[in-house]
Amino acid sequence: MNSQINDLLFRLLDETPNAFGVFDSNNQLLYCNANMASVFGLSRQQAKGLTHRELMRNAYSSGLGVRIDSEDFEQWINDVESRQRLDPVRTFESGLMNGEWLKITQVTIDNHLVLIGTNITELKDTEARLRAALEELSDVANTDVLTNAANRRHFFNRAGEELARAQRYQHPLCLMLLDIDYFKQVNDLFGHHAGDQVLQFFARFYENGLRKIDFFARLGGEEFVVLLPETQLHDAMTLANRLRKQLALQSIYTMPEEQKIQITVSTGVSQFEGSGDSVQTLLSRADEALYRAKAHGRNCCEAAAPWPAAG
Ligand SMILES: Nc1nc2c(ncn2[C@@H]2O[C@H](COP(=O)(O)OP(=O)(O)OP(=O)(O)O)[C@@H](O)[C@H]2O)c(=O)[nH]1
Repeated sequence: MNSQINDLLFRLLDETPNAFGVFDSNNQLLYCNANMASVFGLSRQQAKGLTHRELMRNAYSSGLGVRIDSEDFEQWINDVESRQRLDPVRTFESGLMNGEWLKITQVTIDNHLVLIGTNITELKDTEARLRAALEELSDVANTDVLTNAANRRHFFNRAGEELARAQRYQHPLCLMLLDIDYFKQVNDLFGHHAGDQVLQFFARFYENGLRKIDFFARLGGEEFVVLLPETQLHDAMTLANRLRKQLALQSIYTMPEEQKIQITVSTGVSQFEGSGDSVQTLLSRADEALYRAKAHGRNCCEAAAPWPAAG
């Protein structure tokens, strides 16, 4: 009866998709199923009687088995084996050299070490696909569809972070609010499709003219914003004027009509004034300066008054 059950159990272990092995108190392999032997790149007959270390070394030198995070195999195996029997049950995930993943459970019973490896490659692949999809979703949620620039939502998240950093380290931070002049006329004269291409050109033009640490976003319509970390108001104004003048010299040719369009921009610039200032107050001071720029005839830059307003 007992031997019949033993027989059934061994046959069952050979049928299971899991890898299964038993080592004695000297870490010598007493039994393994075919799946466990194949992890080490051996047949069952070849594997039997070898120690855990010999099996691992054999796999390592044939470029098989688990991926190890060390240049020094002997030191790595010493480290692994010193922890192997510390707890009665240990579970961890291991990547294999062939790209597969195993969840390994080590159980110590009566000085014997039982290893059970469950193939979790599909789970890992699904996990990676899910992570990539989430990243893509986050990109979509943060990107303006027309211009590919960061959108309003992304701007507010980033502005909050930059403001906190400026506050904590007492670093300068400026904000540039940009509004294309007479944009309605572009749509009216050349059509909405041409207007869209002008917005795309404008976004590319500013993104190319800024530093890597600056942050450009489309707030909506023909209104854009730039965060300028580590920048004093005077330098932000110099930059704003340089880009404004360069933009006025550009000719935008629409497709497929090849109509030539020229645009100008009005800019309001505010700077972070310390505690009590917020994204909203920075924006509204830049907006007030932008309003003055428009009132002064457009195609110009105005700096916001200090905050709290003097007097
Ligand atoms: N083509 C296109 N037009 C847009 C888009 N979003 C907003 N607009 C247009 O942008 C125009 C903005 O017009 P206004 O707010 O009157 O401003 P403006 O003509 O630029 O005048 P000023 O700002 O005062 O110089 C409107 O005609 C909107 O329809 C867009 O995604 N594509």
